[in-house]
Amino acid sequence: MNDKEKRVAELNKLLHEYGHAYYVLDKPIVTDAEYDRLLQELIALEKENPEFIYPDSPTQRVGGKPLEGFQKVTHTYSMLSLSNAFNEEELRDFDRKIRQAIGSDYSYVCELKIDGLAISLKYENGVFVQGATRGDGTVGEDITMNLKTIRSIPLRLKEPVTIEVRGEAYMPKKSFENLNIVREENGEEPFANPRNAAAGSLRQLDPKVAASRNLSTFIYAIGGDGESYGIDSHAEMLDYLQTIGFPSNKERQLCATIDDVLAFINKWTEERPNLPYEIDGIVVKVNRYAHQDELGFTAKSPRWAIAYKFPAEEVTTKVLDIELTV
Ligand SMILES: CC(C)(CNC(=O)c1ccc(Oc2ccccc2)cc1)c1ccc2c(N)nc(N)nc2n1
Repeated sequence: MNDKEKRVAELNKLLHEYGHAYYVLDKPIVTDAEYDRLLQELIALEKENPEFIYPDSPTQRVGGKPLEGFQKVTHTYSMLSLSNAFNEEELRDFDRKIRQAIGSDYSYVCELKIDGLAISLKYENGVFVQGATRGDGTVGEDITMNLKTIRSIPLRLKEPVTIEVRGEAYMPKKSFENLNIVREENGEEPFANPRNAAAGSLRQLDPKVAASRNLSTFIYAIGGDGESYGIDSHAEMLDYLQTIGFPSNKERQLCATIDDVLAFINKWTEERPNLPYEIDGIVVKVNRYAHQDELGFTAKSPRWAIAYKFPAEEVTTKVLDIELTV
């Protein structure tokens, strides 16, 4: 390897590490200025020597020309949906059914339900090769070009594994507010909520637009069963996904009983306004895969998971109160 090639390899390694620390772990190692200086150096070296461009170089995140349209993608494993619970009684029913089926020696994992767009990411030998929307659960749209622009999506994993993962793409609240200020200044229709803004951004045919929207992701499942990775619980799976380079939401918690689940839900019902992103509920999953296998699936969703949904925004009742007090 000549000196230039060595420097390109070194810059790829450094920028991958710095990018992961900043966008995935939310723990920057270098200043933005230092990161940009190194990125500009790599862009210049790649321009002089295109043969040195790595497919997963950070300079390759914002792809080429706009697409004509999106291709269809059939998911290797269908992206299942979650059944819903709207109150404590329905959650206790869910718990009762599980206890009847598998006895009482089980625990739950509770996760925040991010209010974004469900996505599926495919990696071959550790390299990001395809990303798609959920679609109808079986067939989605190929939005690889747009997903590559999301800095929290690793272009190369820390292990050369072939894996398909599921997660949520979302727009942080701050980015949503800033985007709508700009849209209103430009006389454009503001987005109604961050979820619509994220969906609208990922439906763009020009990746440069998606790249400008400051989207992020949390990964919460693998496609298919986890046993094939020698992992026997959902909590361990989330830790594994994190170690190989995926962003995993840190607010997850192991809950031994449904009362602990209810306490977690109460905590996040209070804390929700202070989160930097929107959530529309709490996902509750039986933790051990052996138990998940015993419980199985209905036609469209697992029997071992449920989404507790927060009540719809109370803004309507506030209006009602004002009318009533007049
Ligand atoms: C539980 C699951 C439905 C994902 N799981 C799957 O899609 C899935 C897919 C094949 C599986 O196993 C199979 C293996 C072989 C054949 C069929 C299924 C298991 C789970 C789900 C759905 C939405 C979620 C959400 N919005 N937020 C969080 N935090 N978690 C979520 N989890």
